[in-house]
Amino acid sequence: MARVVEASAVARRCVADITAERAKCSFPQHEVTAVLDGGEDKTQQRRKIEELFLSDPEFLDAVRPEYLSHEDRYANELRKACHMIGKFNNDEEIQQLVGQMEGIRTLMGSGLGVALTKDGNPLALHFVMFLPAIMGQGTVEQQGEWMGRAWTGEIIGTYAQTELGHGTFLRGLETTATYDPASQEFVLHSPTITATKWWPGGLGKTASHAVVMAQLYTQGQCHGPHPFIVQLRHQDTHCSLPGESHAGEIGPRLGMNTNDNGFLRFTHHRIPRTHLLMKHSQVLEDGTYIKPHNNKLAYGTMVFVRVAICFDAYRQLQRAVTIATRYSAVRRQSELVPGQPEPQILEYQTQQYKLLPLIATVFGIHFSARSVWDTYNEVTGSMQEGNLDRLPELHALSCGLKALSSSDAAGGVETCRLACGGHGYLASSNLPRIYTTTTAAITYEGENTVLWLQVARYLIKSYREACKGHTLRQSVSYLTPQPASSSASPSNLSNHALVKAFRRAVSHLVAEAAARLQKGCDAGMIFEHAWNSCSVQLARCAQVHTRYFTCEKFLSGVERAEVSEATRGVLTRLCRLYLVFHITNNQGDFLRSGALSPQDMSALEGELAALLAALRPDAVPLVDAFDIHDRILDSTLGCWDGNVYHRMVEEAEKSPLNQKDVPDAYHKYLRPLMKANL
Ligand SMILES: CC(C)(COP(=O)(O)OP(=O)(O)OC[C@H]1O[C@@H](n2cnc3c(N)ncnc32)[C@H](O)[C@@H]1OP(=O)(O)O)[C@@H](O)C(=O)NCCC(=O)NCCSC(=O)CCCC(=O)O
Ligand SMILES: Cc1cc2nc3c(=O)[nH]c(=O)nc-3n(C[C@H](O)[C@H](O)[C@H](O)COP(=O)(O)OP(=O)(O)OC[C@H]3O[C@@H](n4cnc5c(N)ncnc54)[C@H](O)[C@@H]3O)c2cc1C
Repeated sequence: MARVVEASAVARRCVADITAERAKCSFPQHEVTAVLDGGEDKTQQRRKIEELFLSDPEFLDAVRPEYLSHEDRYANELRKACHMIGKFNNDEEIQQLVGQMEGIRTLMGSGLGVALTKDGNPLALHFVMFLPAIMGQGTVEQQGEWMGRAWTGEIIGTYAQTELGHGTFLRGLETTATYDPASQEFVLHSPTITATKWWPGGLGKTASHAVVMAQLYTQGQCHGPHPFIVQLRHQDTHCSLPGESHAGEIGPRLGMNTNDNGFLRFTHHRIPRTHLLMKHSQVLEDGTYIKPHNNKLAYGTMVFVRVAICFDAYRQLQRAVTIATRYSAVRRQSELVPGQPEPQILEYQTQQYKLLPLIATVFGIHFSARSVWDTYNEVTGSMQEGNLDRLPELHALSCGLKALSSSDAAGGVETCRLACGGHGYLASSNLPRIYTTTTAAITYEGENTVLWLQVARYLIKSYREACKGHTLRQSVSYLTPQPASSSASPSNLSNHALVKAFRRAVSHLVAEAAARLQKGCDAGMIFEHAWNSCSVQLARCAQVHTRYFTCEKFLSGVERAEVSEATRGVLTRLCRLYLVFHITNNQGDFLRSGALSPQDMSALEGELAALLAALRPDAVPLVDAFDIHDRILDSTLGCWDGNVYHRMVEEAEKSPLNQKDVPDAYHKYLRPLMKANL
């Protein structure tokens, strides 16, 4: 009885701590929620959808996935994923709310979708890549043939590109698709062990079909990687098609273990000619190859997914920083002043420095991802009319923001875990799962270093064009060499002056890298070796350029937001923190370029401390404004009511090991050891 009384006193204290935080809020929270959702109507719509799904008992888990076997975990997530699609297909209210076709994909990738299928969704690749690949790479007739069946779930697909031997280097793929004009078929073949497709999500046991990227051979010539639709499993029995293709799962991974990432090998597997997705390039019946307008159009599906990943990164970071911030308001530890009560750990400036810049990062990614998404729509719109001019810019932007958002989010989630001390290491905090999901995005869809180097390639090319007097695209127009008079230090440190300082720092870095590259070439190195010898510096140019892009979008997003002055106030403080945090962390770039002086740096460091103190009272209100349902957070540490310790104990009691006082393993192993000498 005494224990219960004491426990409820602890609960009351936790709840009181978090309630007191909410009283400090300086802004109308619904406005921030609406900014992030894209409007108050969108907030209402999202909440309604969440309610419809979360109130459905089918989405409840009988036990934590961690306690299930590998196979049962897969079955459990597949059950929920299929129920999700079934619910969408059969419920008109949900269809209207979620929006037609486009909606289910958004739903699966949303915070809700991620929370319903906890450890990876076996159907994710079907929606995230298989359907977009058919839409982006198929002719109208091909879309007619495959899309309807794919939307209803009659066929389930994946995107099989990566092989055991090659993921990054697409031109190195070994799977061949050789056209046979006699039968009007392509023959798919995996000539070596390293040609085995390896990694595609859902390929192991779920997918009946795949878009397979293979080297297209016709009339004795190789035309590079192209997408083909391949049936992998029998339409009625779901059995592998005997002999010609062999698929399976690749085994346990760091996370996302219910995505059944798979392998696939072909032995002279024949598919009809019309299964080559022919929107951009065609093979005629006699084997004649018709070239695309741009030979990188076959990579289009990846451009779309890279943009989508920025939104995933944003949602995962939002969840993690909500958990860590709420926990930091409830957790009390150590003494700030000897003899005084233990403070909330959020009182420590170092803790604020861990969390507040991450709250700001959520907004930074939000505004820049929205901007890249708009560019994606504009560029793909003009591509429909045959204008490919802006494709390189879109490629560079999508690579840069995918790399920046995934590395910021993964680093941020890890910081959140550390900010929760030991308890952040518990599965029930949900931080380990959020981390393993988020860090995967650094690797998939283009490994980040490789993507940074693609951005650098665009920067150097643009810089060289600017030096020749050519006009540059908007996102890199600042690389145009400026007259010496415009290079004085800023007269003030306004937000706009800091963004300008970023521009100058990147221009300087790019000019230096370009000069070093040229020096290598002048010394007789072939361009590629000179490039490799500068690539650490080149990757750095890409990172700082993309950071500049996020700073600019953050600032313009805050300035343009239709909100009250109180909301603009807190958003401006966050934007300021974002700028000051990144500048003070990368002082060398700003000092070397003369964009800022050592005195400016001292002033900004002083301001950093003041910003942390100014934002501290709004920390919990800000994460509350992310408006994430407790079931979507799925964390003992991050729950809305702050009742942390009770939930942790309750979760621990559920461990299968706690169902018996003495486990069977004691009798089998421990007892013989302990009694050996008796
Ligand atoms: C690194 C590159 C880009 C290199 O390609 P390359 O053919 O060797 O090109 P290069 O000779 O270096 O020339 C580069 C040139 O190609 C252009 N380019 C490259 N990619 C694109 C594109 N997507 N759109 C438009 N243009 C593109 C670049 O702008 C360069 O143009 P330039 O020569 O400078 O004019 C490519 O190999 C690549 O994209 N690799 C990454 C592989 C990847 O992303 N795989 C994803 C597999 S699917 C997956 O992971 C799904 C996970 C999803 C989930 O689980 O949710
Ligand atoms: C969880 C998960 C899900 C995935 N899902 C899919 C899927 O559905 N479909 C699919 O087709 N694939 C999928 N993949 C594969 C993924 O796209 C590749 O793993 C990724 O593109 C990286 O390629 P890689 O594994 O060959 O790495 P590598 O290229 O071998 O990278 C290893 C190291 O080499 C470096 N490196 C390589 N090339 C260069 C270069 N040119 N310059 C400088 N450094 C370089 C990299 O930076 C890295 O440090 C998935 C992967 C994961 C982890």
